[in-house]
Amino acid sequence: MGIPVTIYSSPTGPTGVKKRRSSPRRGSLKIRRTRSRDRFFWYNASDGVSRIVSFNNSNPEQVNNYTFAPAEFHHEPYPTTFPANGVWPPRQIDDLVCAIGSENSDCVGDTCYNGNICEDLECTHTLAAWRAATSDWEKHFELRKTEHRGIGVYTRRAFRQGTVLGWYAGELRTLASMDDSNSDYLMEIEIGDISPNTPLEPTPSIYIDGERKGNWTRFINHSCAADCVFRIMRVGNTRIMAVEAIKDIPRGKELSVDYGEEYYGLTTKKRCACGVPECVERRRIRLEKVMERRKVEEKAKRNKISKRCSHVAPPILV
Ligand SMILES: C[S@@+](CC[C@H](N)C(=O)[O-])C[C@H]1O[C@@H](n2cnc3c(N)ncnc32)[C@H](O)[C@@H]1O
Repeated sequence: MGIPVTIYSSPTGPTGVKKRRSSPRRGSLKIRRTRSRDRFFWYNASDGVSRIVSFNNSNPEQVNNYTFAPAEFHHEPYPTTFPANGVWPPRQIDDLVCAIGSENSDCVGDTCYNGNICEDLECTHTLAAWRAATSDWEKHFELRKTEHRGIGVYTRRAFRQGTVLGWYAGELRTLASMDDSNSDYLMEIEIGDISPNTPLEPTPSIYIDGERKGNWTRFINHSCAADCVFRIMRVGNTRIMAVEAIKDIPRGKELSVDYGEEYYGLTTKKRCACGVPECVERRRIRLEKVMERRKVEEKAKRNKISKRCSHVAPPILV
């Protein structure tokens, strides 16, 4: 490993389990319309729900891993958030996504589906063990066809708030290396030191591309009342984008994250179909009604003024 991990001391609870940080660094998902819908094998269950039962081998590949092509990074500048002795261009995964700056990268250990995090900043948890621990995701979640939002992820059991549910896997890429930087499933992740005291803006980042290779988390849809967040954490020395429950989630519920105002906002062209009472689309409708009313009022005011003007005596021409 070329990049040393910066160790920070942090408070430990009485049980030896660290408290979650209050201001998680969230992942920003840049997602476009899905093209993967027809590449799966569906069946209509007796309860009327369309479920995916298995995947074929065509794209996108179901890969619960990080992959990367070192050549894609050869022309990239040395990241400003990397320590002086970092390895660049990267030769292995941790040269690229080494967890530096533990403030926002708590270790999830090598188990999943619980609310614990590892308190040992020099722990030996490995991505290989984490991948094994998250490979049984189908026991916990299932993919279903939704009415208006393509494929969605549904729980097969209940989860407590604070539980790490999985991670966003895929190909680690630079923006410049992508033919289509507007690919459907790009997750931005900062690289190097992400300590809060790092003054550099914007922080260098790469993308986890789930378009061709990725895991189930790329099917998590947006909701304006989301019950999960994407959050930077670590497994040993490796930085991951974890999916964390921010509410208690019952069995049979669709998982959702908030894609952000830039994706589904008042000024975006895309329309959200999450349907919750606090949905941005309801706000949009309210706003449009207000604007319409204002327009009508202004028109009425203008008409009144012009009528008044027409009653004024014409100027006397000399
Ligand atoms: C990362 S994909 C999520 C998985 C996707 N449903 C699929 O079938 O692959 C993001 C896409 O899902 C759809 N989607 C997700 N949340 C939505 C929402 N709240 N309203 C409408 N479409 C949504 C949109 O087409 C969006 O571009």
